[in-house]
Amino acid sequence: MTIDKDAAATPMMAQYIEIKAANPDCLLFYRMGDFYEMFFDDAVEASRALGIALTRRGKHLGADIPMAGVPVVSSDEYLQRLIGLGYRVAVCEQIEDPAEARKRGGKSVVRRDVVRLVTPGTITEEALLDPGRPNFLMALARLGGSGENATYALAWTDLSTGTFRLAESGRAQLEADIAAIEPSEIVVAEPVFHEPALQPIFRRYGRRIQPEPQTLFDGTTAEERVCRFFGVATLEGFGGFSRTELSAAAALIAYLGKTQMAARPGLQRPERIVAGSLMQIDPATRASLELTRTTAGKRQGSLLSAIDRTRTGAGARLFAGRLAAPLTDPAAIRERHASVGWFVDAAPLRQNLREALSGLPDIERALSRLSLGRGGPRDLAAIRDGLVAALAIGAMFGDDLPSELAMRRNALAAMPGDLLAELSRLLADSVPLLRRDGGFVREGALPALDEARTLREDVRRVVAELQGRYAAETGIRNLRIKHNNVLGYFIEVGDEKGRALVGVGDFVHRQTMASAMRFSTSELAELESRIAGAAAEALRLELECFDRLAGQVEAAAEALRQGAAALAVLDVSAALAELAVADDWVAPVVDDSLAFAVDCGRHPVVEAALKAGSGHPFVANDCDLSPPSDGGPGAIWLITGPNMGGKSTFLRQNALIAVLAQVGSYVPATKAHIGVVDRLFSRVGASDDLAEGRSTFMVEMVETAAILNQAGERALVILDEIGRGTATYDGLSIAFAAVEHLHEVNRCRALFATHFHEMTALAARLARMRNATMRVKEWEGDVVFLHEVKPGVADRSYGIQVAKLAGLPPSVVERARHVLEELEKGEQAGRRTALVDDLPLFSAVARRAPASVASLPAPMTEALAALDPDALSPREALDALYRLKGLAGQQ
Ligand SMILES: Nc1ncnc2c1ncn2[C@@H]1O[C@H](COP(=O)(O)OP(=O)(O)OP(=O)(O)O)[C@@H](O)[C@H]1O
Repeated sequence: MTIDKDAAATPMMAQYIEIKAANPDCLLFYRMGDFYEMFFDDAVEASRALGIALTRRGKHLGADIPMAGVPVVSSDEYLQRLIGLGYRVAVCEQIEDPAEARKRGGKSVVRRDVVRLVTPGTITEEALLDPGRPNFLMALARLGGSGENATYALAWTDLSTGTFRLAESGRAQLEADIAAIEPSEIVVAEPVFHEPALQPIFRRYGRRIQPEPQTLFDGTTAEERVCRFFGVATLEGFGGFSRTELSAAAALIAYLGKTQMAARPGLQRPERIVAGSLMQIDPATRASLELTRTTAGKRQGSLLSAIDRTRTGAGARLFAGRLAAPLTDPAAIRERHASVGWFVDAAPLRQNLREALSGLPDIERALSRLSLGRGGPRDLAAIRDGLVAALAIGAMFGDDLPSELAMRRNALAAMPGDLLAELSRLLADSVPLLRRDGGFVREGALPALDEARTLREDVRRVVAELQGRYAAETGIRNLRIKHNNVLGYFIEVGDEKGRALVGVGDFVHRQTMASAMRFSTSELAELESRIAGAAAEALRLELECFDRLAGQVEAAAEALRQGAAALAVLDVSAALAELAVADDWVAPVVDDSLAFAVDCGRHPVVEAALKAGSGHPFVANDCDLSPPSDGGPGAIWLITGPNMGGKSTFLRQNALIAVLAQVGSYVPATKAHIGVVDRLFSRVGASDDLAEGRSTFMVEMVETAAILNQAGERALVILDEIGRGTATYDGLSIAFAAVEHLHEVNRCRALFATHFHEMTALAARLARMRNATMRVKEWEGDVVFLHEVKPGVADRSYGIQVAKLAGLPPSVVERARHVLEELEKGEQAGRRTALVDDLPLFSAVARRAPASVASLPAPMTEALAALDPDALSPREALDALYRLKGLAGQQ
């Protein structure tokens, strides 16, 4: 429905239309009493997205105005759903008391304005956030036009931790760099947003890509804007940043200003991520390895969900972030291993720590809400309880610690004890959710507050006493003093007696109900105003106390953040140690070599699934892609074997072991030596990407091209059944050429699984290529998978046996066997295609059909012969079927 700004509208609608025009890309939550209302197209869209009723209110340009609303009290839930669907919401509040508006005249509307834009990357509410996931807002900047000279940079922040990071990127690795951060929202300049070449990247994020005016990214003013935000004269103290990085940082800050309005988020100093310090994993590889989500987009079943043993939200967020971004610096990786190792050895302390961590409040998120002015008493209580636990945890550790843990222990020791003392002194043990409810300051903490509270209670007692006195004075036994929000305090008596009270003494009639009458007296009114005065005074004192405490928390924010970060690191390290001990994982050796040697490696997710399901043990397998002892590049393994033999599992488990080792975790193996992998590629028989208009084969080839063009000596490449999406010989030729290229040009470590047995001949020509196969046993015509990898070549594919296991109709299995035999005979005779063409497609079945009828028992053959299907009614056919079944049963 079109909205005409100039068309005559009620003053309220005119106000709505004006505010909506200023926020065209958001759904506008327009506050009206206890509801947020939406109008026009917003209402239609929201009612569809949320399943809420669509109603009408008034008319605009002669047509009804659609309206839909959500109650303010439950608005978080609706916001969460809308944000989850990628919407942005502008929250428009009444910013003056309705009484003020009335003073301006009968027709005046209450002033309203947008107080906040709620977007996927800027939410801080507990109800809207996933406790175990970081929520990153990212700005992507590009300077130097769209051509070859373009430079790219990323700036990203998690408002709940204040982490603020910058990194340079480039056109080639942009997609992988963004995917490593898994942002919830990406801000880009309008021209970049419309750049055709970047559409494949942006499409992945849908509505989560937010175009903003180019001025936000202006490179010439960027440094000054960043300096102004941090209140510094120069950024030199923070380290050197490129112009593109500053453009991204300035855009991010400007966007925060735009969405958070007056509130100023507490960002940490920008930290620069040096290019090459993280393992590059492009989105297709992430998806195929199911690192944080399965290919179906679910968390359940991903590596993360299988191995996350953290006990706190902050720990889970840190772990998810680490898993998405493995390191490449062996020293930094070893530091993390040392922390895990220390916890492996310190079992009792580990258990105590994990117990203390359970139930620890989310300090980081409470802190972010408080610094944005959105905090409540529960956030203060979270800081208090978090501090108690953090100081106790800090005291568990002695001096004998590896460097990472020692640093974190010191951060815990430096947490502000004086703030804790103040919070404990002033905050009640259990506190309400909202500030405005009061009742969160501890009794006895503030004399003035105690006085106001006592006064309030005293007066309430006087009111209660008054009831007895009035009852005695009037002789009405069921006289009651009650309270409601409309009348305040009032005297209520039954209808009969009430009439007698009208005009008596001080009693003023207020209301007549169906069976009661209500009165007030000046004495009661006076007491009421004293109660209200005392309550208002008490609340004022409480709110003052809240602001003071929030101010103290803000002043100690840096120490609190460091302490909270320390708790997250302890949680992650102890969780990985717990996993290593429980599942028998081992510390890998990670260095600068090109080694890749895994003894008895396992796939953590498949192993867990087997344990939970069939109970079959997982068969561990070795993998050695290390260069020969005299140096040179790493090796390629070509793996052949039957379908379902375990090839994909083997390929993936080795990629996961590399990821885990470089994340700083122990690995599921008995021994592992990994020379740092700088890029990981994994392609597993591609699926259609119909949204992009590309077929299975096209996707597969685009992805293979990316690998062959990009993988260097330090890369690890996993290719599973490349070339299967096209005609056999085309596919085989492509697979052949790809392996040769990997061996000769990329010279990287690689695992290549294929069904093309012809390829195994390559081992004779390619010095660093080895053949490996999955062992199977044949037993009474069926196949038994041993899931064991051994050197050598598979003799057959066993596809037909697998098809049989899968429940293909016996006639199809039979027919397939026959075709295979013919094909193999033809192959030996060198006439493959001719034979395929010659194959009598239906003759095999036709030949067999009479044979099987002939083998039927005689009475059945006779009964069958007597049937004339064309002459049978459905009922007769059914009877005939039962008869035949009966005959079969007699045999
Ligand atoms: N090492 C192992 N130990 C025990 N079971 C395994 C092992 N590897 C694989 N499996 C089981 O075999 C199943 C098939 O494995 P996988 O998908 O890796 O086979 P594949 O050879 O890649 O098959 P296809 O060629 O059909 O893709 C797995 O789902 C798992 O249940």
